[in-house]
Amino acid sequence: MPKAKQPDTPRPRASISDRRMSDPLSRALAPPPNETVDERESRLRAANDAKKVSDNIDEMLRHDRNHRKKSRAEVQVLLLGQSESGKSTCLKQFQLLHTPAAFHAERIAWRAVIYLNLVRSVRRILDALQPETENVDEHDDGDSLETASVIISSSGRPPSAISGTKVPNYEGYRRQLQPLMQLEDRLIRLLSSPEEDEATHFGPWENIAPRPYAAYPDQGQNGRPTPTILIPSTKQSSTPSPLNGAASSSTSSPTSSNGSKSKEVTVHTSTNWKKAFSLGNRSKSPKSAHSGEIEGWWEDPDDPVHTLHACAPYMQEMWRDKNVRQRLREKRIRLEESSGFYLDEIPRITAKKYIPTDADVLKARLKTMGVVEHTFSISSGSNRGVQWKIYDVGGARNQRQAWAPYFEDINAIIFLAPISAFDQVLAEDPHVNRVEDSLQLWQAVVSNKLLAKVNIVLFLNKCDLLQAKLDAGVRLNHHMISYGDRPNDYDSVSKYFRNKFGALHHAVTPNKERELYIHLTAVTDTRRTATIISNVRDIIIKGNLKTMKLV
Ligand SMILES: Nc1nc2c(ncn2[C@@H]2O[C@H](COP(=O)(O)OP(=O)(O)OP(=O)(O)O)[C@@H](O)[C@H]2O)c(=O)[nH]1
Ligand SMILES: [Mg+2]
Repeated sequence: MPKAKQPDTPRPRASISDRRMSDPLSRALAPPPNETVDERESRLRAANDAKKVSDNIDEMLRHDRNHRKKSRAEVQVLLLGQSESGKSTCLKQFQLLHTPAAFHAERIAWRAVIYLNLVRSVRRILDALQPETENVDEHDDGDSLETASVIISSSGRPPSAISGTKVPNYEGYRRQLQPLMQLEDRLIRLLSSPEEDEATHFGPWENIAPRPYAAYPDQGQNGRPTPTILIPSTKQSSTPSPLNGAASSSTSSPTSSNGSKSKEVTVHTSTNWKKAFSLGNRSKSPKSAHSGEIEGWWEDPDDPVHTLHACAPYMQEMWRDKNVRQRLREKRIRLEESSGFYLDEIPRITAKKYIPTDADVLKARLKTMGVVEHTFSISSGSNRGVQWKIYDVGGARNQRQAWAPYFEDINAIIFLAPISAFDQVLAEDPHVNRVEDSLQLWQAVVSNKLLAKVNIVLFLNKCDLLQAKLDAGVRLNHHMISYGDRPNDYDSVSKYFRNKFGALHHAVTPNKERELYIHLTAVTDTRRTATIISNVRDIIIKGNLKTMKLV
């Protein structure tokens, strides 16, 4: 059948046609003048196919460009681990290393937290000194100060409080240190802004109505919801999955008999507590305070330092009192090992012109709620100015449901497991050993398929406390039967934990190729941690590039 002739296309106006025909490219691309319908169809099909190929190439180039951009310009790291594992402290070390000026500028604001940590240690002692009839249950409040000092027996249960040493000066201490109890309330109010009512709780959890995560309207960065608290409404202790936040507090009322509040202080990440601890118009930078060029906060009669300064001799006397120490020993309270311990430095901390040192800030304890994002520009080797986003999450059980939304985009996880906690229990559930919880959490993270390609670095943390504990004769095999009769020294114990966490990763990882990097750390130690952070930085960047198949 003869091919039908292509009808002539309407002729453009002479001037345009003339212009087209004078353009050699247009002339070359123009359909042949005698093109049939079939020829036209085949030409258009070919053009269409060519366009698809071209679009695919464009898409691939775009994808590649994005990957390059992402791998070169942004690294996202998630800090994970149970509460008090050292995540926020690790973040502080990153800040100290990469944005030291900003870190130092904030030192003054940390006074509030340090003062509060100190006052809480004092209250903890006063509670422990109360005559037995008035005494509160040892596990009343789920406060870190308590859990850090509890020794669990081989049955996994804490021994009951032992009554014993009388402290004759008890009433005197209580009277003289009463102003500190009022100061505690004030510091808590200063740290939590008034509108943060739902985010900062110091009273009994069960008195606060639960609010589902989804009910919070605010959106955080990257469109992720700003995670906040999910308060359990029941007192029953459930056995939750290590990654879900449904665990309930099994504690009874956290209000101790002297009326003070004993829940650990938490400040929601959206609270600008650093600003909230305003020093009024007299706020001064640390530098000017040191040089004495301008008047300081100590001239403000309302500054908390005056109460602390006035109470300092009584605090000192109580802390040095042999009967007090004996009483704490009997109750198996080891404040020295607990978070935010400053009792050995009362004169320095309560001095009127006290400015927290780097070490003080690293030691300060403030529980994280929600997710804190920090951005750094980090240069490493040939990689200049890579943007690092580090997410610090709350590690308590009721915070863990906030982790998952961050799994999708991250490049690396630094997981912190405090191995000194082998003889401690969770604040959220006094029936769960803290290392046991860390292992469960670790297993949940390293077996997660969403995280199969994510680089993982494990910090076996609080090695300084582990060493001190083992040196003091605390035996690992009393708490972890599987340790058997191996030597109870630091090298053997740390090797045991290294192998245990490593083997678990090997057994459950969905990615057998993944290399695991394990470090024995004490993240409060700046010098050691700086070296480790540099190594980790290089490992993450290298691993990240490998994942992107760029090296
Ligand atoms: N001695 C010692 N103390 C540490 C170490 N790491 C952290 N700490 C202290 O332990 C306490 C808890 O550390 P954080 O960094 O607040 O713990 P976290 O993991 O952020 O806890 P959440 O915010 O509750 O999830 C702080 O007072 C730290 O100073 C360590 O390696 N050695
Ligand atoms: Mg934290």
